[in-house]
Amino acid sequence: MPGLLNVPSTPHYVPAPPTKAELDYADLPIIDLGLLADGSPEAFDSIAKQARDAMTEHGFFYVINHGYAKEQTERIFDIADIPFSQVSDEDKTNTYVGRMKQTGSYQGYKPRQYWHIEGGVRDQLEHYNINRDVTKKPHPEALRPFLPEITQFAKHNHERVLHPILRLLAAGMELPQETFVNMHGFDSVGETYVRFMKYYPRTEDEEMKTKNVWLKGHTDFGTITILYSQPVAALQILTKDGTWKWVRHVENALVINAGDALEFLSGGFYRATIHRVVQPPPDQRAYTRLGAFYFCMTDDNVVLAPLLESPVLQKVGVTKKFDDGTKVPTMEEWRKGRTAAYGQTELKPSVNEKGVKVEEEFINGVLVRHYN
Ligand SMILES: O=C(O)CCC(=O)C(=O)O
Ligand SMILES: [Fe+2]
Repeated sequence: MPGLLNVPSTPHYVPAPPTKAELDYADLPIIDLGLLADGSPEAFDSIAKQARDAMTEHGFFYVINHGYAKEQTERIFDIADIPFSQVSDEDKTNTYVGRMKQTGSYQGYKPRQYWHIEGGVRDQLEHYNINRDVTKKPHPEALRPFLPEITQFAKHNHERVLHPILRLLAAGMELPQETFVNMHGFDSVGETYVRFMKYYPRTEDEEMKTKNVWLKGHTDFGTITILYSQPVAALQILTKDGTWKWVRHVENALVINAGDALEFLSGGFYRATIHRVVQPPPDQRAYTRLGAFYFCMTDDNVVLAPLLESPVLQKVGVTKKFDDGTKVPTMEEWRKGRTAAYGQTELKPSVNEKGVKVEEEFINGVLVRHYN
């Protein structure tokens, strides 16, 4: 691999070719982080405005020029496939399985078929989750030679992607630039983690019973999710007008979205947008779909209350998430509640304000909805 000397070898993961299908794509803004490189305050202000508008309007945007060349990103996908293609089922479902329900923490495997989707059908996707401090848990033997690169990947995401975005988003609320950065220490106690994820094609029967939904509509529970764009079209976002739109693959771009914790801290100013994963278009249906992510959360002890000192919030007002009298959860309480419950609890059917069918559960006194 050019530019990557002295790294252990592993088979190259060849993803599906991009789809030729004409899909109803969301029109998401592109933020060029490379423009921040010269440190000019004018450039910063103009990009901060773009990021603010993107996050308030869509809750999703692309990032380009994030500091990883195409070969580096491809190498991450090669590594991402190792936990799925080079580890035994026994190790996946036993030795290195994640204890999400018991611990409320994503570390280790989420085995295939762990979640109930619909009509008795279970999921066909597996993930392997790695805390940014890779020493927290033992890892399957096949992955061990690659841990230094995974650490580098986590650090890169944290310092070169997450922190710059958090500075832009703080500026968008007219808060001191380091406000959110100070809540996201790389070395603090917290859960921010790397996820590798692989989806497998499903049977016709499974597709029919779930109406082609592979992963139900949800919000992410952290602050920011960083998704490495990959070619298999399947991710959709629920737009403000209530329609699902596809997320287009942009080569070597990142797809960034806000989660619950950022929505809470920003008093609803930044939106945790609902998204889901559905069956890919016909020309990509025979392929697996491999993903690489960095799920970001604040440090565990941060209370997820709106930052009322923001002059912007004082102008636009706060969308209340927690009833008066309800204790506002910390990041640790919120992530544990959501992680333990996800795909495991009995959900109650309901309809939302727009008459759309949803399923509901309460976590820490807050209504969480799942969309199909
Ligand atoms: O696979 C994807 O594109 C999105 C997955 C996702 O939304 C999640 O893991 O929270
Ligand atoms: Fe998600």
